[in-house]
Amino acid sequence: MELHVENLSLARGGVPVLTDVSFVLRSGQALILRGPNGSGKTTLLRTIAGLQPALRGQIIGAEDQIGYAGHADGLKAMLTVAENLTFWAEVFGQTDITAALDAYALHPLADRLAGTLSAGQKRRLGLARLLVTGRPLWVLDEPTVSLDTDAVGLFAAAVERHMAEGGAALMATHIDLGLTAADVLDITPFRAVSGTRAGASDEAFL
Ligand SMILES: Nc1ncnc2c1ncn2[C@@H]1O[C@H](COP(=O)(O)OP(=O)(O)OP(=O)(O)O)[C@@H](O)[C@H]1O
Repeated sequence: MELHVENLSLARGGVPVLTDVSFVLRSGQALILRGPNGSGKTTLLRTIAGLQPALRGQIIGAEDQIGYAGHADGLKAMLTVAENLTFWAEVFGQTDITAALDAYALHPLADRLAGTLSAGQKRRLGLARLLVTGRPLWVLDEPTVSLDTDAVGLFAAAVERHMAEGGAALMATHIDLGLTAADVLDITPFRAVSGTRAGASDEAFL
């Protein structure tokens, strides 16, 4: 697995956000995006995950490689925890959900409807979903939001295992996860100068 981001320029709501971002992410590596609120971390992750187009530049090596976990949990409220994982496993041609349940201590919640989980429990399930995708490149936007200290530890351990197995992770996070092979990319120098023009929203519902 090797992701090449080359001279990527991005906009949100029609307003330029980042200009000429370049980096390479390889198997066994984690790259943590840093930058102030509104600097473009989510926009960059969404673009790499294929959720929005870039203005310019290239993304090489992302196709069929990415498991994405964004701000929205994307869970099916009327399915149980186990059913949610099974559903996603089938979508990605996998069968075993045991490792995902193990990694996020979800066995006691396996038969609970996802819609009845707490925010942190939903987040654990959302992150566990990555493990049933079989995808090598995890793209994660603020993955630790709502997680307690123990769950942050479970997440960090899951990322470490994923990297040890040849996976990679690209994530925006404000907290230090203590990962052994993590690099940091500060996106501040790539911020576009867009003046004061108000942009339109690019979402149907805000
Ligand atoms: N749906 C949207 N429509 C229009 N503009 C948006 C939308 N979402 C974000 N923006 C704007 O795009 C710019 C980049 O936002 P983005 O969410 O990528 O930043 P971020 O670095 O992830 O911020 P944070 O640390 O607060 O999560 C900001 O100026 C933001 O106000």
